[in-house]
Amino acid sequence: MAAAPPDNDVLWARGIVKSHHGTPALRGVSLGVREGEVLAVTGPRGSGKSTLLGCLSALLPVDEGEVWFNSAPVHTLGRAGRERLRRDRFGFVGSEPHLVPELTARENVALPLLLAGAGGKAAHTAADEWLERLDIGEIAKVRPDRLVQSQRQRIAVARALAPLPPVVFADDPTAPLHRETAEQVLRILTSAARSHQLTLVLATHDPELVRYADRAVALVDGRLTGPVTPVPRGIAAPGTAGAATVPAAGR
Ligand SMILES: Nc1ncnc2c1ncn2[C@@H]1O[C@H](COP(=O)(O)OP(=O)(O)OP(=O)(O)O)[C@@H](O)[C@H]1O
Repeated sequence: MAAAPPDNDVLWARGIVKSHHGTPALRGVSLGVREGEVLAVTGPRGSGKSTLLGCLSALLPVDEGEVWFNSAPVHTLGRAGRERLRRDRFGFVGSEPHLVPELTARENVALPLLLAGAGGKAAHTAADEWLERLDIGEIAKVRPDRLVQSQRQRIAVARALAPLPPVVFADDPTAPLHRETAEQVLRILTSAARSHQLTLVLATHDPELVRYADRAVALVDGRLTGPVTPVPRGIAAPGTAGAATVPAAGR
């Protein structure tokens, strides 16, 4: 009989195979993501990180294999079911912020809360709090085209976290940022996820950023290669005390 997903895995995947128009991107990936952990998925460009996040987050249907969220199957859902799951349960940060240009920073962050049914005052108050937490409270009334990339990316992080989704997927969220800003954004993203007990799945091609995660796995040519040891640097990232010995990736 097929194995059931472990209770403490918020996401669980077995044997995912996925191609894009005949190009294999994932060649049999099995992975569990524990509730409340920050999991880094690392690997070189083209190794399948975005595709894996897409399959885990119900953006992409798998060709073969299984994906489960909170012990419910995702791989059997149709397009509408996957869209509902993404809208109601998952948050996303990409490498480009994709903000609504006509809206201010505050309105961009409030938008998902309003769409989820929050009242205007509550949504805007929450948006202001998240912008403060991300150290950009002063630009709440400014539109994205007047802001620099790092400010826009912080707005995108605030927008993803504000509805407090159980799982946040971040696909190379620091790719367009300079090193120092990248580290700041990642520090804020991971510490906000930890303080609200959100699960964070973070794809990054930068092995140095793996030290912000509780656990890391590596993809090469669409296959998990096993645990990753974070590159040591002078400063320890918050909450990564045990990260030097990351547990095994696949199960
Ligand atoms: N929409 C697509 N159409 C065709 N091939 C694709 C598509 N998306 C991804 N691929 C291919 O699938 C493979 C995995 O790509 P993917 O984007 O998942 O890797 P990645 O590790 O996220 O790369 P990057 O770090 O550059 O974003 C690559 O060979 C890529 O060229």
